[in-house]
Amino acid sequence: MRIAIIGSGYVGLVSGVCFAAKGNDVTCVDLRKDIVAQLNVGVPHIHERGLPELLKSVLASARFRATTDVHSSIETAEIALIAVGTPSENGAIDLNAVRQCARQIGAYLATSPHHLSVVVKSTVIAGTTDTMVRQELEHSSGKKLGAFGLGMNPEFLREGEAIEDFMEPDRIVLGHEDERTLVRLQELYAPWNCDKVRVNTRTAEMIKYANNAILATQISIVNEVANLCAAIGGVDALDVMRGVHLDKRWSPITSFGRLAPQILTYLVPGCGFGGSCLPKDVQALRTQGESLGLPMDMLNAVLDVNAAQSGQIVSTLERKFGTLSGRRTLVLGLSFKPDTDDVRESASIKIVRDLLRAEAQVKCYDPLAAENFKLAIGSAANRIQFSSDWRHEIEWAEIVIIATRAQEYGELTSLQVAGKTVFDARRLIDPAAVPTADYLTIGRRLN
Ligand SMILES: NC(=O)c1ccc[n+]([C@@H]2O[C@H](COP(=O)([O-])OP(=O)(O)OC[C@H]3O[C@@H](n4cnc5c(N)ncnc54)[C@H](O)[C@@H]3O)[C@@H](O)[C@H]2O)c1
Ligand SMILES: O=c1ccn([C@@H]2O[C@H](COP(=O)(O)OP(=O)(O)O[C@H]3O[C@H](CO)[C@@H](O)[C@H](O)[C@H]3O)[C@@H](O)[C@H]2O)c(=O)[nH]1
Repeated sequence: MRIAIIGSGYVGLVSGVCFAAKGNDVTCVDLRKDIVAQLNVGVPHIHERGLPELLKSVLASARFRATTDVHSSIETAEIALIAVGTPSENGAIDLNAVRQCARQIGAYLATSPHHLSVVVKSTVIAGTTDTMVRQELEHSSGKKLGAFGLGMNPEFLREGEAIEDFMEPDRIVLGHEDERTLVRLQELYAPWNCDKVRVNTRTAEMIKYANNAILATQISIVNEVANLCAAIGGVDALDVMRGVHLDKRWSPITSFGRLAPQILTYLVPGCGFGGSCLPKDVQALRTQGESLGLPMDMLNAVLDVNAAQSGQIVSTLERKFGTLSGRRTLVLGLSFKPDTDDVRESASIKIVRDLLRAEAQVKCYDPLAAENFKLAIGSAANRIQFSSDWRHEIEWAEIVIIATRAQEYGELTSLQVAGKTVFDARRLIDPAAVPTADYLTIGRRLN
């Protein structure tokens, strides 16, 4: 099938190369000429495991190309997917990029007889596709729904695991306002063997928000329980979560068996959720609810708990040291999660700012994310040293903070951290492996 994808970021580009790898003919569009030029020579502008190889392979097969021109991309397409950003604006989402895409597609449809299905993949609040997007398309094309198709196909991939998630999703949601679009979406996703949920577009939009809001709620309740465990003493929140995860309702036994509770990867006590999705999406859902006169108490609490959680690190260290002024502190991990260069809403930004406010000396390690981190914290970057070798910096540090679950930090040895304070803000390492260090973490009381 011929498809156009407008917006070539984490979602648009990953979807584009994966659809091409499944045999479709894909044109990815982006406003930014530099991104388009790079993609056409096989160099992705974002970091995702497996993406450079897949991009090169689909370029070589001539099933993938990038352009800045929306019109040429949709001329022969059956589906145009809109995958532009929907950033947060005062708690709501900024729909300008989606609106602009709908107008550009509508302008093309005004003079073309060809039937195109326009499908929103960006995360948009319930009621966006069947009102705003539909109206913009009808207005700028002078045609009614039916002369073109309309759908909403939310994306559930996680950064850092985007290719795997896209290729092996838990489910695919096929939101549609007309039968022809549903048929096209079913054909596009025919090679995927998973549950497919056929619903109207506002249900599709709400499934995406409910999913992220419930994930965020779980993270905040686990962190609140963890803080309580630390305050009570003698109870470790990680052991608590291992016990909780054994409940079949949390970790259903799959055909692969049940995940061993020792290797918990989700709902681990930590320093809070970040990224471009959970914070933005929870805020947008809260704002939508409040605009409809609902109190939205749960989501308010989820955001409040999360906003306070990263503060646990510096407040715990200050309880231990009295003052952090001049203390040599090494922060391991700057992105919002491992294996990505994305620092949007990363807890490390707040942790580093807290450390600088407390006048600690700060060195940071995360070569993949360092450049984006510098941009995110602005002039404060001048007060930090960025290192390309954390093993080398350990000797310098009095305090080591593990801020993401990158597996390499799990290699920290007892010898390296002897006499130092290790704050494991992600419950990555086994304290028994570093008996020579003063081990601090979330969800366990200070000794
Ligand atoms: N990042 C994720 O993990 C993820 C996962 C699921 C859903 N989403 C949602 O998908 C959407 C896209 O997210 P993202 O992370 O890929 O964003 P992104 O910022 O990485 O990429 C968006 C791209 O769209 C381009 N763009 C903006 N306006 C354009 C226009 N009018 N025409 C052409 N290109 C345009 C930008 O230049 C940018 O390259 C958002 O709604 C987001 O909430 C993101
Ligand atoms: O037990 C946990 C799990 C995650 N996190 C944090 O939560 C954030 C988000 O993590 P994750 O959900 O793994 O990454 P994202 O790439 O942001 O993916 C989320 O947001 C995407 C965009 O909407 C969705 O597509 C995904 O399904 C959804 O998981 C990160 O800061 C994590 O460190 C925790 O604090 N504790």
